[in-house]
Amino acid sequence: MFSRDIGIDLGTANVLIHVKGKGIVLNEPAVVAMDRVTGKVLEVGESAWRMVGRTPGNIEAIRPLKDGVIADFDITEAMLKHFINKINVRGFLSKPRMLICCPTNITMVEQKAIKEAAEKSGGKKVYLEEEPKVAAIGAGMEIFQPSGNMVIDIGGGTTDVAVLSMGDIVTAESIKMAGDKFDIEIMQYIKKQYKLLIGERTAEEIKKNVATVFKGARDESLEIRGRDMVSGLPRTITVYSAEIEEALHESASLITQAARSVLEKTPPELSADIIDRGVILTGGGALIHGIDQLLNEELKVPVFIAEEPMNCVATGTGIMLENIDKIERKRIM
Ligand SMILES: Nc1ncnc2c1ncn2[C@@H]1O[C@H](COP(=O)(O)OP(=O)(O)OP(=O)(O)O)[C@@H](O)[C@H]1O
Repeated sequence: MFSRDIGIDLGTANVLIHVKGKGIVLNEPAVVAMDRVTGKVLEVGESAWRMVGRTPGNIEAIRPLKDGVIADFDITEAMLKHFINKINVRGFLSKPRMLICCPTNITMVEQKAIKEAAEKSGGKKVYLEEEPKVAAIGAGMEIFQPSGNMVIDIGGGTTDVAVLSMGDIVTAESIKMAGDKFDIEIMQYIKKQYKLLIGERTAEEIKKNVATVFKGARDESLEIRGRDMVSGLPRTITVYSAEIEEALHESASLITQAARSVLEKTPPELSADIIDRGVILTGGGALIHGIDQLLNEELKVPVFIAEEPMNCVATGTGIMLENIDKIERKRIM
């Protein structure tokens, strides 16, 4: 029995695993629940995510990746091992080759840390690929042609903006501002405005169901519960789209600024292609309401959200795995 090659979208918010020939077989939150005293890993993924904000004193729910890079090496390794064991692809004869996606501007030390964690988790050979490139491939863009393609991958921890041509990145920028920062902005706004403390899960619920980043584009409301900062008691309030749009305004404009600065550095011929083809948005953060309208208004180019934006990177690793032997030969040469 031979093992299969696997592609991993090692994200700040979610980990997705694509097995060659099978498709996406795992999609779980990048969360680990640990016993603070013994340091033992108690739960990983979905079950650990359910504990976020609800753990007793001795249990801690940790996200081992922060801003798209490994914040805690040992916990990342434990998490990867758990997921790889769960999908059961290790054959009797050989370990799987792994293709892992990472943000564009991580340091050599960070790259080494990711590679080591994957090798210790059972990878025979580990390849790293830049996230926006794989996201573009997963979104169906023809990046191997001599023409300009622009992708904006908005994840949990990082937003990667890239212009690609002939299979490579021409200009790119990666900022540590993405979906999770929106949650933090919402928590801070509710705290300041209503003197109410809410958890990150509630903030995410507001982001998904009420928020917009384009003024006047959404008109929803939601009843939420939290702890009153003055009385210390539980309290219910109603939040509205318009106020959340204001709270997210600055963070959203950081994304448009990054996109603008990449466009400004793009050679004119490729810019012309982007006007024709438009910009593709990938990653879970692309699902925030109004982001396509905002970018369209700011960049003056057509903007499209990819189909199943959260799966683009994992799908892209699948497409790249089909060519992994070619990549291997090229690297040896
Ligand atoms: N419907 C939605 N509306 C707004 N945001 C959403 C929605 N669904 C998911 N998200 C956000 O998408 C983010 C996760 O996206 P994704 O899984 O692509 O990130 P990641 O790959 O783990 O992160 P990174 O690329 O930064 O490492 C989270 O912040 C999540 O709250």
